[in-house]
Amino acid sequence: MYDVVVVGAGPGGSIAAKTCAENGLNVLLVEKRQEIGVPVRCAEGISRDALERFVEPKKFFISREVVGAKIFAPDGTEITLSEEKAGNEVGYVLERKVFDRYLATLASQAGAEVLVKTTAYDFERKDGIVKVKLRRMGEEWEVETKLVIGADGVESRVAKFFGIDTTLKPDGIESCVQYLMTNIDFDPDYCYFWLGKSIAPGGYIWLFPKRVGANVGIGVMPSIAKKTPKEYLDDFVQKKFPDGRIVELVAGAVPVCGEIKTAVADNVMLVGDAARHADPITGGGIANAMKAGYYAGKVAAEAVKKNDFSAKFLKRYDKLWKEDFGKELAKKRKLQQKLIKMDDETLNKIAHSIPKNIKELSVRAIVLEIFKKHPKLLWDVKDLIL
Ligand SMILES: Cc1cc2nc3c(=O)[nH]c(=O)nc-3n(C[C@H](O)[C@H](O)[C@H](O)COP(=O)(O)OP(=O)(O)OC[C@H]3O[C@@H](n4cnc5c(N)ncnc54)[C@H](O)[C@@H]3O)c2cc1C
Repeated sequence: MYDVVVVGAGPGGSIAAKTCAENGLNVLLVEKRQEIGVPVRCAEGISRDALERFVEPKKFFISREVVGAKIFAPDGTEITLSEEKAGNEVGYVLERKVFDRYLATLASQAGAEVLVKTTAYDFERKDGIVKVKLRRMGEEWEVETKLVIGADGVESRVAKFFGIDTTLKPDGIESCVQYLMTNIDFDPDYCYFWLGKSIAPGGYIWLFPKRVGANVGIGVMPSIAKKTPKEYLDDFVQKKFPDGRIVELVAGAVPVCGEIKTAVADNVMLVGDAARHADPITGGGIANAMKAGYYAGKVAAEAVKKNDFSAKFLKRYDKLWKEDFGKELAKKRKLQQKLIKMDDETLNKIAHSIPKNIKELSVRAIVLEIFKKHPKLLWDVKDLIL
């Protein structure tokens, strides 16, 4: 019998398993892919602080360090945020194939048992014990535990099985496509973002520099998009990078629905994308997945000590993630709902209103300037940003 079974070895699951093991628990981490971190479904950007809170940065999993961000309004107006001025808005572009695997090895070194190419395909809960049914290369067997940590990503099976409501409505999801591109011209010290309802409705186009080439991708909200994300991205790439070459393609989805009511049920906690922890505005989810994994691991250790795996006890995990970043998710969801209604003309107007000589070029300072010039635009969300 395992104290904890963690389903999914993304950043959330590996940090959860590592934290459980460091706290003396007998933990199994199962991952359905044969290679952890492959295929990559991510643009791989993370802020410096978010990464360094959990892992010491190592050259082998960092593809690029960036010093700022360039944001483009629909008419091409550019706003550059330098690291000096933008503080923690920028940081690293990871090599997630290596990073995710490294996190799993940290979990394993801490004492977690790691099984790859192993799918948790069903669960049976009876008398406070969960039987987790596993499948690997045609072989099926089951293991027992009192606690499951569902870190199984946006399509979480664990959430569904244990009846935790994580339903995503069409406006609660970003549908993404990304190319790894070479033969394109850009400043490798910067991440790029292109905004506009006509190029990426409900989302944006990004370029994140890699050691060789760059991740060029798009996220759109299917509820308002008129084409597929790939069609939008192809239109953009043909115009912007006509000589570019595509050497990799990934497609995936990010939950952007904001804070869910609860991420626990009897005998289970959800972390990361499974618990809809990604940022509703940026779609970034690595940082919150790691934070949630850490909190879930800590609460798992307390639950084992008290031999209490009830939802009532596990609510202390809800408290931890909600206090850390849950409120922020709720605020950003409201702001996102406002932003997706803005037409390109309004976005241009906003970009023009940012003075060139603004003293501090942080996101907050920019928003304040916009608010001063166009209070009506942001009036109903002023409490969220001021
Ligand atoms: C195109 C795209 C670009 C993105 N760009 C960024 C970015 O730049 N920065 C950022 O912070 N975030 C980004 N994200 C979001 C980020 O990738 C996720 O938020 C993050 O990976 C969530 O981590 P996680 O551990 O919760 O889940 P995941 O990383 O999704 O890991 C879940 C794991 O569970 C495994 N699994 C699923 N079901 C089972 C099962 N039944 N049994 C066993 N294993 C299972 C999966 O194989 C997977 O390895 C992007 C997402 C997309 C789609």
